[in-house]
Amino acid sequence: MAYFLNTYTKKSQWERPDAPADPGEVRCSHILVKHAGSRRPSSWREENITRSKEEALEILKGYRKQIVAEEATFVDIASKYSDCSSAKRGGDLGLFGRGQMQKPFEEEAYKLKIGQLSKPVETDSGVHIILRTA
Ligand SMILES: O=C(O)CN(Cc1ccccc1)C(=O)c1nc(-c2ccccc2)[nH]c1C(=O)O
Repeated sequence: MAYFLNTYTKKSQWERPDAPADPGEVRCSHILVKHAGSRRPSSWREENITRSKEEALEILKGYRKQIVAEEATFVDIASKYSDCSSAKRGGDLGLFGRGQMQKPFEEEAYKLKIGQLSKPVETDSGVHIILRTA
């Protein structure tokens, strides 16, 4: 019968230790749709972004539906339509810890389980859906 030794406290226990409450870092990909109210309403795909925030939200919800229905892949949509420079990497942002991203983005990212797709999240940059990958 295996037991678990906490190498820091030298305490052993029979129960499996709880999953870490808050991972140090998470890895996410995202799809960003900017709008006229974005802090920088410009991107690699559109020099001057004039859509409204409501329109951006509808567009993003459409992408989310396609991904959930497996009519398109996250990477495909991100590569073609994300207004973030990470579009070139299929939306991948790499690993990040707390304190690195805009707060609403971080909060949502840290709530996600690995493989889970967020609901739309608003930041100063625009509106996003986030996929946690690690
Ligand atoms: O908000 C601004 O004033 C300008 N930014 C910030 C930015 C600009 C270039 C590269 C990275 C971040 C963006 O609008 C932006 N934010 C993001 C972003 C926001 C949250 C999480 C990850 C990326 N990407 C971009 C981008 O153009 O590519």
